[in-house]
Amino acid sequence: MMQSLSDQMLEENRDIFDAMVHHRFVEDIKADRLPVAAFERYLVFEGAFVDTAIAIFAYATAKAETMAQKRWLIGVLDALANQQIAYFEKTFVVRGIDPASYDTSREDVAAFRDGMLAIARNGGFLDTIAAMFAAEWMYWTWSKTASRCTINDPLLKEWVALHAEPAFEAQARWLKTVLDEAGETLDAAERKRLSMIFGLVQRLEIDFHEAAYS
Ligand SMILES: Cc1ncc(CO)c(N)n1
Repeated sequence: MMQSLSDQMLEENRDIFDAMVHHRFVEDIKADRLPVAAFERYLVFEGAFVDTAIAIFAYATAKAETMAQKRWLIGVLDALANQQIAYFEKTFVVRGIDPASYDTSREDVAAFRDGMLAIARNGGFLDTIAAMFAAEWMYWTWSKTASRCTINDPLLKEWVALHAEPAFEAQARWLKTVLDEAGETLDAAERKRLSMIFGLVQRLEIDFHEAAYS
């Protein structure tokens, strides 16, 4: 039997995936030592990215092949706009963070945003699914581990918990299933191309999370 497309993607990109799920940002969270300034800088960059994610999933919704996919993706859009964005609105107020005082157009942060948006705008439906599978499988993987660690900052603890809970797992698994079902009838070159998107996204993610530190 042929290897599933998601297994192929994870296997071909294992080193870069491991580098991301063991990034110092993740290790600092697990050790409960993420510097406050790094967390707050990350929050502003991440809040901007969640807004971008709405655009990415809107492209995916427009390009989806079936009504079942459209219905699922509309649910994703609802969760982004009403849960995730709400988390940032609340958090910025509670912590007195002014997002306008941070530079979200800096190169490392912009490269992630623009790279992901370009895939969604210019690529096909599966390109976007591959990119978001890369992003979400990676977050779910490290958040599962981190959520079992002591995290004293309640807002950081909440953010990690949000990515370890069943609803986020279901979303990551949905992306995986879409890839695996499509992968069964794709040729080797197309599978390889989608796997390279997975690797590209991990590289952009590493730089994005490094940006929290400076
Ligand atoms: C930067 C980044 N990558 C991936 C995810 C997972 O959705 C996220 N929320 N933020």
